[in-house]
Amino acid sequence: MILTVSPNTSTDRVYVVSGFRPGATMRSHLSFDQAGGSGAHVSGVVGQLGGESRALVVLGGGNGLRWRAAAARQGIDYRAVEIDVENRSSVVVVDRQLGLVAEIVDGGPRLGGREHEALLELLRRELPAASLLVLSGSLPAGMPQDLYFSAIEVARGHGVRVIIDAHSEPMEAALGARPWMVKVNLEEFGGLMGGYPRDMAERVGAAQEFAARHGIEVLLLSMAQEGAVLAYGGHAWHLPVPPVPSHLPGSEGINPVGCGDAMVGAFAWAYERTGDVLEAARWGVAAAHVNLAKYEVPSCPLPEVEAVLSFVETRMVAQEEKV
Ligand SMILES: Nc1ncnc2c1ncn2[C@@H]1O[C@H](COP(=O)(O)OP(=O)(O)OP(=O)(O)O)[C@@H](O)[C@H]1O
Ligand SMILES: O=P(O)(O)OC[C@@]1(O)O[C@H](CO)[C@@H](O)[C@@H]1O
Repeated sequence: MILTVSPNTSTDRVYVVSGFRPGATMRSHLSFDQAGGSGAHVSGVVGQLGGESRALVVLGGGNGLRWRAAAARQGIDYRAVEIDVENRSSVVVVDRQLGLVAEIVDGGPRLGGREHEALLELLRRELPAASLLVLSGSLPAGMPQDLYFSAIEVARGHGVRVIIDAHSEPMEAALGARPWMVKVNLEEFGGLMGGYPRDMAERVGAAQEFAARHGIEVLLLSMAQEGAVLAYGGHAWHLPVPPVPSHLPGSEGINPVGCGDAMVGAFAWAYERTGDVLEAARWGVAAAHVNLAKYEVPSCPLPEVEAVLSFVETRMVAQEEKV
């Protein structure tokens, strides 16, 4: 079972419009809630691919009720820490012709040590049944920023590998506990490195150097339309975006929201089944590609991801660790 944690759980409201114009009044064709927070998305992906997952979330108020309804509709299994204020609610606007127009990410409630302890306690209860732990997204303001560091230590005590996809202070703190795998996007990676690697050669070198410096076994650097770099076992690969349109039949536009979560979810699911890191990275790229073409996040039906998988190439770009 793949366990995920979303400390800053978000009830995401999606509006689908046509012909978005700033300053105009527009009517949406379609609007719906989805069970957000990156970890919840990851759990959703694992479930869509046929795996077992449970999301640990933080819920409160009317937004919490809407999140629960969305999770039930999306088939996401979860356990919640209850709070007496609203969990956050973000807004996603997708234009039918343009693709994603905007995502307004809510900061969320101010929480503290009580919720931090409650989440770690919930984690201790759930870890015995887990094969992998995924820690994703921001932490609510006020919560100790070392939550992910502590979670990795707790997971290590249970012999459970950790994948982390976070940014800023929580990610920096977590690196000290040596997570098994780190997934970062280019912007986050630039922030952690204190500078942005410009071309593929620099990115590969930086990814390998970063993994070696922090004792990380697997580093997956996602680069939007440029695909991903995987650094693992002293080698590195580039996995370009598959040369098939993400506008497959049934496509609804371009919506990059949650593509990183689709990548992490499919990676975790495939790694749990095969124990093969390179193969898991291929599944990750395929799932992100499928998700890109849908309004609803996550959207990774197994037959569609399998169809794209055969187009995902792995190109070895470095054979020696550059340290
Ligand atoms: N515009 C795009 N065109 C093609 N592929 C894309 C695009 N955006 C995302 N992808 C695919 O999704 C993967 C993850 O995207 P990205 O690097 O933006 O991650 P992310 O910032 O973590 O995403 P998010 O935070 O929205 O979940 C990419 O490696 C790529 O395979
Ligand atoms: O503020 P965070 O936690 O970094 O991410 C915010 C967020 O955009 O991430 C998810 C998409 O990945 C959404 O559910 C949510 O609104």
